[in-house]
Amino acid sequence: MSSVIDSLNAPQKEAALTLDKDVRIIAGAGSGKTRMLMARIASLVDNGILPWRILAITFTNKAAREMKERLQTLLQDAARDVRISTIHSLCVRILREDASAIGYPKNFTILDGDDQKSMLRTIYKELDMDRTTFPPSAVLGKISGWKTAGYSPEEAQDQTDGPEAKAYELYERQLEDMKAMDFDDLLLKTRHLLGTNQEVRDKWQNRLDYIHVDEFQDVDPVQYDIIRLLKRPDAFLCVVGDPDQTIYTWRGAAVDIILNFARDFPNTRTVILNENYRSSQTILDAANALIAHNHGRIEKDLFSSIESDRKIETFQAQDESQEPLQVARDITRARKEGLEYRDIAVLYRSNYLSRGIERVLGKLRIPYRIYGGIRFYERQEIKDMLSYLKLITEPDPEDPAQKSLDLAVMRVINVPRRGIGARTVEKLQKEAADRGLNLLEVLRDPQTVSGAAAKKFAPFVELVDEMKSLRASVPLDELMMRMAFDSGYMAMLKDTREEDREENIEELQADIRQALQENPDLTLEEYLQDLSLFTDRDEEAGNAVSLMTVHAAKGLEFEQVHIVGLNEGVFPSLRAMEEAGRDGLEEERRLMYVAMTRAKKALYLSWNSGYSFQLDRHKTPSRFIQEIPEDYVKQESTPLDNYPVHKSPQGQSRKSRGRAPKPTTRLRKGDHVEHTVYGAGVVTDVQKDIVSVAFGHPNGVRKLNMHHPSLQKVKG
Ligand SMILES: Nc1ncnc2c1ncn2[C@@H]1O[C@H](COP(=O)(O)OP(=O)(O)OP(=O)(O)O)[C@@H](O)[C@H]1O
Ligand SMILES: [Mg+2]
Repeated sequence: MSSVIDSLNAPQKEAALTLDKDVRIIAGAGSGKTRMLMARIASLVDNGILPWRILAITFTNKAAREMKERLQTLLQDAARDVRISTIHSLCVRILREDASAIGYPKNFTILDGDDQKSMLRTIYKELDMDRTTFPPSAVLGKISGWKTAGYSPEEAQDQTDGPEAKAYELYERQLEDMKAMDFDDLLLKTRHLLGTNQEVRDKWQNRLDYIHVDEFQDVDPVQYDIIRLLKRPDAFLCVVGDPDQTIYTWRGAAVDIILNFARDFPNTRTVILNENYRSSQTILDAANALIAHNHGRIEKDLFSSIESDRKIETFQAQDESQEPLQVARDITRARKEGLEYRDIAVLYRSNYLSRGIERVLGKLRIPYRIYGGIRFYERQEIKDMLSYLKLITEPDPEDPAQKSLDLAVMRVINVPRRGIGARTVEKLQKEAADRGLNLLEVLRDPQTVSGAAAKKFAPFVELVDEMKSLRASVPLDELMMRMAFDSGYMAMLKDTREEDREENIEELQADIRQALQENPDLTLEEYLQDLSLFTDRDEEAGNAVSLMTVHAAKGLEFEQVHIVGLNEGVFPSLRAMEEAGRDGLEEERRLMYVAMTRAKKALYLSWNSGYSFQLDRHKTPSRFIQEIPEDYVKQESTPLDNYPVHKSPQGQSRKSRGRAPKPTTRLRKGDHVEHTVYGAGVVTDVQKDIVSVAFGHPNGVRKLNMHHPSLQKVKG
């Protein structure tokens, strides 16, 4: 056992063995904070402290699991009894035992996001609020903000002219009536319970002698209160964190909590760790140079003794489809050089960015796993849009009963809501079975449902027919988008401000566009079939490349890390910068610091050029790439021509030339054009190959590639 402590360096040892009551460890990434915590707990148990009197709070369930596993190897069975959990699950545990003291039953209900939204539905009716003016997720966000800031519904009244405060009041009353709690309540009620009931507080305080908190830089004020309420004056509190890795201020984390800790606990012993055991000196220097661009931070003097002459590799892809190819190639190469897939991670700023990587890894049969998220093609909105597309496919000879078509109909017939209930759908299914028809055919001519109900099917059937008739003339990617708009699906997402899901649908368009580039003759049926490649897979491959957002990568480490999509506006995220200005940018930079410091030996940074339809301008590299001094960086520039993915099944090389810009007349401002989908329009702006065209209502102004075959100049 003593070997765990022996393996620590001097300041780590000091932190692990100190018997001071209040200890704070401030240290940079990879300096062994988590490892020190583990050694400290192991040594406590080894010295006879009862494991269940030790608490360790981590940030995610995954981190809690890992800590448990690592302790198990140090302590065997005794590790089981150490209390390791996230703050939320700790609160659930306390409340399940003692919520009766504040008037809740032990088996109170916990509401998730969907439950909250369905509660809002009745409230909206009662208050005559409409979902467009008051998007539910925005209202829930407001309510959560008020709750956490401690505003009562009456006090919230002063903060808004709208009905949100009233909605807040009704929401709280309903929760109260149901004796239910949302995620905020788990923390707030625990704080209230411990703060007001001395008996309960004493009980929990007396159970816990040693409290540890990892990732303390991301604690918010409510969580901090709970931690303080759990600590007896003579109990031991040890917190560890890195202010440069604060990445949750948007959820209320406050960096001053770790900085001002010594004010609340005047006898605090602060330990600084400054040796990094994770990353090579080059990676560390680069990360330090980057974070130095932030203001008002405490300088740290972090060094690594891992010498390496390997530089950080940066890569500029010609377009979105090339970037994942490059990543895949570097992964394959690393594997040949002895790395395992599990040693490699691909990190990105937002969930939608996983799509390109998934497509290529799937194609090349490189096993991967997504942490803290769902695979792109399995996301709800993607499956919905693929179902819409399924509706306009030709009958499948392999599936004479058209079961897959029926499934698609059932999935989207009432998404967005068309007032078609589950009972009606059941009736239709039965009718279809009786008459030997598929659901779409029954919808056209239903015989078992009332005329009023049948009327509701008409727009749905018309949409399907119209889209079918456009198949011949409109490119597939645009057809999908048109379906997303005309079905009301996009409007539904806009109403509820589900920007992530909108981004995913736009990304699906990019996916189809890319598939068409690889094979201009691709049919819709083939496209849908090919996707099964990505959905039938080896479940839970143990040795797989890890894909995740930077947020999910907190605390983890990998031999090789790829950070992709390093484009200005993507990472740093435009939205974050717009919402929070310089603070937003600094938080983005801390995120980049977290991302870079996950890497042990090899770090790859990439971005892609071309035009961004999302951002509405030509892409530029992230400023973060430029903030890394050139000495640490090497540019990759190997041509990808002979890479297998570029080849079609017949072994021909890339066919994308078929869709390459054809030498049409260049469009100019003021030109009249005709578009296969949007109809007649006038060019209002030209930027390189991208034109803005004003179309008639409801299409509005759209950015288009002037060489696209769907766009034609009209003479005159
Ligand atoms: N004294 C040491 N001797 C050898 N290896 C060490 C030592 N301290 C830490 N390490 C190793 O360095 C790596 C980083 O440690 P750890 O994950 O504990 O750092 P951290 O400070 O918690 O990082 P982060 O800020 O990213 O959470 C781990 O692989 C760990 O085992
Ligand atoms: Mg850590």
